[in-house]
Amino acid sequence: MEAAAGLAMQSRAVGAGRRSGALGGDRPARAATLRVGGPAAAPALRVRGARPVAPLCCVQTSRGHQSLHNSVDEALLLKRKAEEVQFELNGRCIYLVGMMGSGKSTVGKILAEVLGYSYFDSDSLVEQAVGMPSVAQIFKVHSEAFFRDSESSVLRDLSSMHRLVVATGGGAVIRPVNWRYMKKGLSIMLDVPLDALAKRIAQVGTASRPLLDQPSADPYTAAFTKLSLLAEQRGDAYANADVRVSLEELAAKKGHDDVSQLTPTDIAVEALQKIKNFVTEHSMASGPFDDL
Ligand SMILES: Nc1ncnc2c1ncn2[C@@H]1O[C@H](COP(=O)(O)OP(=O)(O)O)[C@@H](O)[C@H]1O
Ligand SMILES: O=C(O)C1=C[C@@H](OP(=O)(O)O)[C@@H](O)[C@H](O)C1
Ligand SMILES: [Mg+2]
Repeated sequence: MEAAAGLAMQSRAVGAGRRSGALGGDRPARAATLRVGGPAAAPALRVRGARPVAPLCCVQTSRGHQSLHNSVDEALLLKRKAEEVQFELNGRCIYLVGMMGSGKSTVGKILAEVLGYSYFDSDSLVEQAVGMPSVAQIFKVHSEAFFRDSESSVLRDLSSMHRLVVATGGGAVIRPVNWRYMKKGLSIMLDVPLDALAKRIAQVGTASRPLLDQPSADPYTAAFTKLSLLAEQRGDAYANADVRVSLEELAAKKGHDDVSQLTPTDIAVEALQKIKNFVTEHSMASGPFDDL
């Protein structure tokens, strides 16, 4: 296989024993060591790819919550949805796509945890492959094109694996070749209204997102303007995703006035439901993933 030479993964149990966290799961937590071949200009590095996913109850959100779940009920619903979809998924990878700030990394960690998958953030893998501490620095020292080459290499390498949740960078969708890699798994687009994205970005700052990092007295408006432009340019590319999770539709369904009332867990539950619908419709359990 094309990527095999540059990549070796070993999953292993994290810590001394089995985890029994908020979800009451009784299965080993997984982590992975991944060897990712960088782009031509960057040497392949031995990297620690999958960060052990923190127990769900301890992940901090931008709203300062120590817990991602509003309640035990929410955590149980998440666990049930994951159980419903696990068989049909048949080990196929999940790729999260969507605009910057749409919650790919946040929701991706939850999905990995609850499905017993390893979690990867493609931005982090690019940083490790290139040997630089941030995407912002890669853009500055090299270029966006260099970053995109490395991003494609990372996605190519990941695409030969199974049982991964991959949070992609918001621009990964623009290269058709990346879709060739992501179509080996199942892709989910997190569709978040631009004003909610701009609010999140203004809250956390733009230092880690070079495409949005411009001095401005009004960070919200600056982010909103740039995000609007990118959304227009990328709309068709995001539409390639197998499944779309619309926060507006989900908020309406749950009787919320605003998408900001949705927790990352609400979104993960909806993503699992949509995955279930998709794999059921496409009969994937007995389809092209029998090779697993
Ligand atoms: N459902 C949510 N509600 C509020 N804030 C969120 C939600 N999901 C993510 N965030 C926050 O928004 C910011 C961007 O999220 P992140 O997961 O990094 O997005 P992405 O990886 O898509 O760029 C982070 O500060 C995160 O804590
Ligand atoms: O939309 C984009 O082009 C980018 C999104 C970023 O990832 P997040 O979507 O995780 O912020 C990161 O890959 C880079 O700054 C470029
Ligand atoms: Mg991210």
